[in-house]
Amino acid sequence: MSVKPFKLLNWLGRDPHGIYFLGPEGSYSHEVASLFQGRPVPVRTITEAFSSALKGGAAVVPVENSIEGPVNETLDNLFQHKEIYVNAEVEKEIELVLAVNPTVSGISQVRKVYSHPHALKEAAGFLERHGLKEMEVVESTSKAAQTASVTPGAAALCSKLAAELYGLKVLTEGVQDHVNMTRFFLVSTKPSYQGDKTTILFTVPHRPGSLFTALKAFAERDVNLTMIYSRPLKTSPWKYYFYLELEGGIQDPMISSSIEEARSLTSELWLKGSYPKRGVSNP
Ligand SMILES: O=C(O)C(=O)C[C@]1(C(=O)O)C=C[C@@H](O)C=C1
Repeated sequence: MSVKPFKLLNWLGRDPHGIYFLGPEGSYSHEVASLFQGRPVPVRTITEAFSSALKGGAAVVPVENSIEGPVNETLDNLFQHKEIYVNAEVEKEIELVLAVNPTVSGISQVRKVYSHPHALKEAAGFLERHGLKEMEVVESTSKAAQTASVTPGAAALCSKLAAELYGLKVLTEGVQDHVNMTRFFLVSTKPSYQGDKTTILFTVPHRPGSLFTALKAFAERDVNLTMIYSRPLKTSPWKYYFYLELEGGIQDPMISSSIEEARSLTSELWLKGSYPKRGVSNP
């Protein structure tokens, strides 16, 4: 049996619900879910991964890509489900391949390319250079591989692993336009307060300087912010919540005091947890 790098989260291995991931088998989310102790369980969407984890177990979800930016569905689910916390972060190198249905013998014969919207953006330059204009968005890169395997003339942008799993022929490896990294979270209903990074969500009053005032709590203590995004509240037009990640864990008094001060300066603030950060590259 292979050694699981996150075996310290050993409650996962005993949880009968398993670890939900964006399926089918062979997605990048699946590769990350396999790093944890516990049984990986495929679901159709990121939102379904969250709603499954609400009932027990955990979910592995993509949160940000270095080329395409944040995964809005993940940020919005973290905001919607206040009882879901971040337990771990995994940064993974994403190596995309162009893999084809066995009926295709060369790139000029490809009629349509299937993939996840993020992956299509991550290899946009490659697709353009090869005149691959016909594209179809599907739920994940592994779904793309599965679809291409039963569609003559089709190709998928997916991992080498997914190409093998669904019997596709790899035409070109490393088709991403730049160094391509995606960060994933392991989330569950179990709060976690130890680690190298912390995620918070907050809203601020709609008046000049309110975001600036909230962020001063971090600047004054030299706390390094690593990601900040605003997303629509949806329930109220042109109002937003802020998603923020910072370096350091809540076990550090400097971090906890900056968050407590920010709490007093915002309308509402939710601590989504402190968690360990880990990097993995392709085998
Ligand atoms: O489709 C997959 O394989 C996923 O795990 C999703 C996802 C993403 O949402 O960013 C993960 C990594 C890649 O960046 C492309 C797609």
